[in-house]
Amino acid sequence: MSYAETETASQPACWRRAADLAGGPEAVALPVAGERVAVVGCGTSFYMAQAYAGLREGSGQGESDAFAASEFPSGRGYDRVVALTRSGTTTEVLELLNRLRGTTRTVAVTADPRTPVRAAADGLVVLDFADERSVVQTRFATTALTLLRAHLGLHSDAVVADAEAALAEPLPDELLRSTQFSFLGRGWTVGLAHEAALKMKEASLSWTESYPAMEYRHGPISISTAGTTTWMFGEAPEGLPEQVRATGARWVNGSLDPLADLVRVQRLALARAAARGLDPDLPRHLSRSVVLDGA
Ligand SMILES: N[C@@H]1[C@@H](O)[C@H](O)[C@@H](COP(=O)(O)O)O[C@@H]1O
Repeated sequence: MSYAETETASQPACWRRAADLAGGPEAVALPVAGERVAVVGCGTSFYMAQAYAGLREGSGQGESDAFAASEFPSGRGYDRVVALTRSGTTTEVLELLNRLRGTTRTVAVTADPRTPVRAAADGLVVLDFADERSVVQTRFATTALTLLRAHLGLHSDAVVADAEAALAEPLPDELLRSTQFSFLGRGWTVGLAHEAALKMKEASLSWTESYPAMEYRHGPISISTAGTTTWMFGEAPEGLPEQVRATGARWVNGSLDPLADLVRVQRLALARAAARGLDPDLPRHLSRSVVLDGA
């Protein structure tokens, strides 16, 4: 079994631990209600940042923006910046945290506190039990999001049960054979849609795209055809399933919690990698974290 498969399968246990931490002293550096917050990361961590910002803003706990760490706008007055970084070594994240020192409170959520992020951030939340051997992130990302979701009071045991169901259910053959995937989300699930698309690319070299669901009708639907799959995270906009099915594409809209639905995509990505003879632990052109020369 690959590391990626083992790590994917361990998510329910990791989510339980993260939810327990959310109310404890480990989480004390996380934002409090009413603060204006920016959430940053790179790659998978950026997409989890988008999901967290969407959840926080949507629940009325304060203005929340998400940025790729390289695109953080200068001159904005945030009360706190939350950085997500599994490795604690990603150059853009460290550069940003160092730049904000002394002007903005920062906190990093990481799997490895022995890395430069410890010195760069004011506060640290350590999820070492969710660290991974894989290049492709699965359980660190979803565990970090579960911690943040629980800290907002938006996690329940039902989410973990849904993840267990997602790990147990058979994967339909049509999904293994699909030629192209479009992942859609609304609000916080837009980040999940982007992460689903990235996972399928990284692990299985599948052709994928992702959009806010209401944007799909504004052009992207033109490539929808028989053999393609459109996968919606969460509640679909009215009329969109019918419109997509009319193109001949397969419409997928699970009934599980959207974060558990992401576990289905992770499994699908690993199964498609296996079917293509790819090793998901050795993805093409990728490294575990990107550390730029001279940084
Ligand atoms: N290939 C990895 C990605 O899988 C990862 O999501 C990203 C962020 O890494 P980290 O969360 O360690 O900052 O770095 C690299 O690009």
